[in-house]
Amino acid sequence: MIETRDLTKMYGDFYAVNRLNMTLNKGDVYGFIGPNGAGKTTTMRMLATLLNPSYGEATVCGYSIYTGAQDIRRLIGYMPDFFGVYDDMKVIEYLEFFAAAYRIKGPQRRKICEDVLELVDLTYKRDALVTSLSRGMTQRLGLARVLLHDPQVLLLDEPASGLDPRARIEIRGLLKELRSMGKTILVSSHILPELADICNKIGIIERGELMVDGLVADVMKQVRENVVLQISTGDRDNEAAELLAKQDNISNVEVKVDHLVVRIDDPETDYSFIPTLLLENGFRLRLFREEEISLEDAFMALTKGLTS
Ligand SMILES: Nc1ncnc2c1ncn2[C@@H]1O[C@H](COP(=O)(O)OP(=O)(O)OP(=O)(O)O)[C@@H](O)[C@H]1O
Repeated sequence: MIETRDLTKMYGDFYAVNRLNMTLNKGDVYGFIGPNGAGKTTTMRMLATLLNPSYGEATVCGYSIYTGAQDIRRLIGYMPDFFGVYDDMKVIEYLEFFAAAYRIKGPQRRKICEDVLELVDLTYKRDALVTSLSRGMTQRLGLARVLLHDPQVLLLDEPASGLDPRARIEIRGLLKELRSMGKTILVSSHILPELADICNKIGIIERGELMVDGLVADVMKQVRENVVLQISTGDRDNEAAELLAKQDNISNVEVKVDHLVVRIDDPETDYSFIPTLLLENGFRLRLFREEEISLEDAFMALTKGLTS
């Protein structure tokens, strides 16, 4: 649904976006992560056909951004990081105004507006003035606006920025809902964990260059330096610790209150021998799981030194 090839934007001799290659297939939710000034907005604006690249190519829904701007605009919903709302307009009027711009006519217009309001949970504000909405509500209204024409591809530039924790959670919930509707979504943020449980793909952009790009699970593997397992054998953890500490490929065993923390330095090690070993030695297994690497740690590892 989105494909870029060496997409580049220069301002003078400064590369705002440098040879960007990314692919989003139908239904992908791609978390586009990078610090301020990394090139996220510039990329989104090029994909939305609002900014001409210096060179490179990009297609959206099969149309080139150079020759298919009209078709692309019909098929995407682009929510910029900052957008104005008109004074003296009620929420429902605001949506009807944009629905009219999308040439949605007649009784269908009102119904679609009511439907998207419901989707973003703003029905109770339908007659409020847009200027009276909180920032979180305004963001949700912005999302409602880009959903009016039922686009298949959404480009969402920092939809959760500047929101309090509750409003962020609401936006996340909304993105999950859009994902389950099968939309293809490119969503940017400068905070990786914010997008953790929503995306199946992530890209990390730094100073215009895509440093990391791929499936969330693969990216996580890339940054894994060792394996940490949590194991419990019930009331025999001390004995189990002694046995495990003797194994060659286990680097360290720590006894915690109700479980063991077992570290294996080589992340390629097949650790399935551990449950077998414990069971063969008469232990019961109450808990056996790998500690997940947090996205925050991954982000720090992947961008080490790049932002300084
Ligand atoms: N019109 C312009 N003229 C010159 N430089 C620009 C212009 N627009 C953007 N830039 C520069 O390009 C770089 C990328 O900007 P961009 O807005 O894409 O970053 P971003 O990742 O979206 O950042 P943020 O998280 O702050 O929105 C920045 O260094 C910015 O200063």
